[in-house]
Amino acid sequence: MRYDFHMNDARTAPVIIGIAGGSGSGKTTVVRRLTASLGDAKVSVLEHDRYYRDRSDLRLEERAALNYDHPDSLETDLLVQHVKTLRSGEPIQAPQYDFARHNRLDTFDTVQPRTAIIVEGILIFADAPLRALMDVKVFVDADDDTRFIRRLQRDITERGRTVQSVIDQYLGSVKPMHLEFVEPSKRYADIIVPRGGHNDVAIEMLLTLARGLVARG
Ligand SMILES: Nc1ncnc2c1ncn2[C@@H]1O[C@H](COP(=O)(O)OP(=O)(O)O)[C@@H](O)[C@H]1O
Ligand SMILES: Nc1ccn([C@@H]2O[C@H](COP(=O)(O)O)[C@@H](O)[C@H]2O)c(=O)n1
Repeated sequence: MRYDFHMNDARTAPVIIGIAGGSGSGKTTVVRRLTASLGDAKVSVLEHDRYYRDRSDLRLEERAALNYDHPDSLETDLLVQHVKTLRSGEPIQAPQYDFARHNRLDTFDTVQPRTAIIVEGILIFADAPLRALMDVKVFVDADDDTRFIRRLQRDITERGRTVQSVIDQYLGSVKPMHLEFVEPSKRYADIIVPRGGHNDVAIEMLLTLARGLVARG
């Protein structure tokens, strides 16, 4: 089978795979399965979450009250530049982000250029220049109540939140921004994975596609 997308047959550049979907939809789970299937040595992952803007100008309480689900909360230009750098075969210094403090850390992770570059995040299809870099666009879908329950559990155990703060943030910004920006961006997907990260049939098809693309790299 031949996959054309918008790339050249004589590909030397890495294949760039975008994994989008609402918060708690199962994106990280899909990325883990892709990485396990292709092999760590062949895959670099860039999370859009790393690129939340540095807001050291604000106090912690002020930062906690910001809307983190609007595209302007992220430094997407820098992510675009980093994807281009990786595509050209050079490593990048990816920012690290602290969800408990709502701010960038002073430290970075070196990300190496590899055969496949996975870009993951809720808003990666909402940005045209970023979208244009992707060879394959996957949207991981899940019911809103399922996503909310997963987020509640995760934000309390991993991101230092209270039940009330998760509810307030969900109703105040996560849900309205999801409806305004994330859900409409699904139209750009090449593949939609229903029922989140544990949909074995859909994920197996995605893994077969990805292995084929990487083998040609
Ligand atoms: N289909 C599923 N059924 C049950 N739990 C799931 C499913 N997909 C993901 N999860 C769990 O839900 C949580 C959120 O998934 P994750 O992949 O981190 O979402 P995202 O990266 O989109 O926010 C994780 O604890 C994960 O193990
Ligand atoms: N300081 C921050 C920054 C982001 N968030 C939330 O993270 C969500 C995206 O991450 P997923 O792993 O869930 O895709 C997004 O919905 C932001 O609300 C935050 O809570 N605090």
